[in-house]
Amino acid sequence: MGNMPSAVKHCLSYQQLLREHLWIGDSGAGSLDPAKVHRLHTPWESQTKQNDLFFLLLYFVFQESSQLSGLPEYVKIVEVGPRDGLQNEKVIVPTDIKIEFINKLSQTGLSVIEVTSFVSSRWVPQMADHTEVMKGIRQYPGVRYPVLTPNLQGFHRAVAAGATEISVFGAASESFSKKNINCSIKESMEKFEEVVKSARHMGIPARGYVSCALGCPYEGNITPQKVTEVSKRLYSMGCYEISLGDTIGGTPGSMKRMLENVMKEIPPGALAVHCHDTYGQALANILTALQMGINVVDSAVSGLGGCPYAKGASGNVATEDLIYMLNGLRLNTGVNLYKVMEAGDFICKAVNKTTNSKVAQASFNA
Ligand SMILES: CC(C)(COP(=O)([O-])OP(=O)([O-])OC[C@H]1O[C@@H](n2cnc3c(N)ncnc32)[C@H](O)[C@@H]1OP(=O)([O-])[O-])[C@@H](O)C(=O)NCCC(=O)NCCSC(=O)C[C@@](C)(O)CC(=O)[O-]
Repeated sequence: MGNMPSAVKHCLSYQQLLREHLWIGDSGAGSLDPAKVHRLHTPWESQTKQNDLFFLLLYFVFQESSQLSGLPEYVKIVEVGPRDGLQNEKVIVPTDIKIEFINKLSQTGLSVIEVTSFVSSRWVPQMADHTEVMKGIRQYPGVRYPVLTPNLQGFHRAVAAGATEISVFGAASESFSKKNINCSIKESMEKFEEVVKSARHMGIPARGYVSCALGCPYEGNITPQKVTEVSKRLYSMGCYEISLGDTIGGTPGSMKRMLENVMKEIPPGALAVHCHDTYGQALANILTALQMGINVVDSAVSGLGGCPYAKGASGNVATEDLIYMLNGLRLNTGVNLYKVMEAGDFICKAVNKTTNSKVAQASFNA
């Protein structure tokens, strides 16, 4: 609590902090539904507590707006829960559950939901129902539904299933590339060239991932120069956005060094960050990226996920925790936190898991 003014200190407790922060985001589409929040939180009873809360709010608004600079006004969240979140689940999630999950997410205000992968079912059995999922979801106006396509075979299947946006996924680590997609970085780029060329020909936007941007589970350190080289190649072939994946182990320091290097070649407006939370650094890494001009962030509801070929990597940053932080910073996302928590609750119950989102845990247990 460091340099907190004493006028504020006296009213601050852990519970108050949690409650106060949820309310900070109470503006427009990015806010919680107050009626429903009351179901989650005991209302403040005394006028004194309301006054305390008011000063606490003022304090945090002042703190956050005065101490952080360079932040964007709007942050686009790319929800990867149905794909990255579920791909590592050992028990196959029924297709109708996946479809209902995606339909729920579509009603939260999210503008991008990555729905599935057109990869080999021998490699990732959980994604074997990609065609049924793609065909089964209700596509809401204003929401985009990209899918992963590692090669032309996957691309053609995706298009046949109705996909209108795709992503290719490379890595800055040779070992990871071989483990994940069974080819070297160079070979992968050749395959991606074909995919992106075909996509562009058909007017289908292509996104590019670079895994291991802050380290590799097999090789350890990965240089920022290598990340830049791979990112530049994907960007030059026509990927409109490069999502830099902290597959495992990054920190704000390594995020800063990596981004400084990549931004020499690619404008921040064409970059996104994709942070797993294995070492509890995801939000700090994301905040660092936002301060450096990035305004697209990938996340997975309930903090689900992990790559089957990234040994030891845990889930993505939880969408709920990300929105909570962005609301607190007064950055607009257009996403309703409460509805995201509901979608998270739905999928956690369906896969019999406890949420990894600290915000959902705090809210539902309060
Ligand atoms: C890329 C392949 C297919 C290469 O796999 P391969 O075995 O090298 O492929 P191949 O070209 O030699 O073909 C072998 C067989 O696979 C089939 N095949 C070939 N391509 C496809 C396809 N697209 N869909 C379905 N089947 C396919 C092909 O038809 C053939 O079938 P067979 O004749 O033996 O019956 C395989 O390695 C694979 O599917 N890998 C996917 C791995 C994966 O999905 N990983 C998780 C996503 S990446 C991630 O999570 C990281 C990220 C993006 O989130 C960022 C981060 O966090 O770092």
